[in-house]
Amino acid sequence: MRVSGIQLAYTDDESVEDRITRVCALVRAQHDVDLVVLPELWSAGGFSYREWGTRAETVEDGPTVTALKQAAKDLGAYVHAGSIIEATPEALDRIRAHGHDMTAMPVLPDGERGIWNTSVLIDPTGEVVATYRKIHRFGFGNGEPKLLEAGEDIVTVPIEVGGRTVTLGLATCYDFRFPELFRALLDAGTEVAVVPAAWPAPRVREWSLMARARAVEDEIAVVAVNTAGYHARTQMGGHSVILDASGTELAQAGVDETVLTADIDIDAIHARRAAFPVLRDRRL
Ligand SMILES: NC(=O)CCC(=O)C(=O)O
Repeated sequence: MRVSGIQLAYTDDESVEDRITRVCALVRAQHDVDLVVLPELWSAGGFSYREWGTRAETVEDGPTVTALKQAAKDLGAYVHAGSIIEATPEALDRIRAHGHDMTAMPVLPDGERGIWNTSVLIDPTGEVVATYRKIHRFGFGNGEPKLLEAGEDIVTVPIEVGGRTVTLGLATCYDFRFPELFRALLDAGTEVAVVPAAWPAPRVREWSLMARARAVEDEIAVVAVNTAGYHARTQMGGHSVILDASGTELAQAGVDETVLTADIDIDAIHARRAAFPVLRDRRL
């Protein structure tokens, strides 16, 4: 399975409309790939909390997913859209009622907000085939936990690549710090974990460590696509990486905007599990 990760750099100066146009051109330029992966919240801004209110959208007809559906269809490949600030129509009304400033909204109980950090997988015909609402929200009481609802569901999705079915497991950024999620994704059949991110530079060493740890401990391939650039007064860490099931780098990026591409051998994942059957020794 050939995968391209677009480690996108952006700044506060770029309009969302211009960024969507730029990203769709990058997606369309990824010829001869099976899957293209974008970073977390690349259109809304990973740390642009004050702008999230004007950039919240529905999966069904928001600008980000609508544009990427067409790009996926034009390319004829799966596109993991990274993630969006997903809001129900009712939540959008609430946001409007507060002048599009989510930070000015009363903090509703967790189960009632209707706003999530949602990743979206689009198939080669341009149809949404899976969504994953980020389970672990980053911010220690501010940012995501204050503004967004936590996802509840573990999501795996079978995709058809080269005449075979490959099972993707979906996670997002901060989720990397919770190995139990990846063990649950493994138990649900995951062969390749796809992890979009907006991970800042000061902690990028931990990002790199955990991407490799999840690949090694669960014997899964990992496609970890981070953000680059500087926005919302946050320097982003880059260092996206595509790993095989032994944690070996198939492709890796530095700190700049980069497209990294690799061929993931799905048979090699199962060969690794047979040759080094550590998972059979699980006792808990
Ligand atoms: N967007 C994120 O989830 C950031 C996570 C992060 O910076 C960390 O875990 O450290």
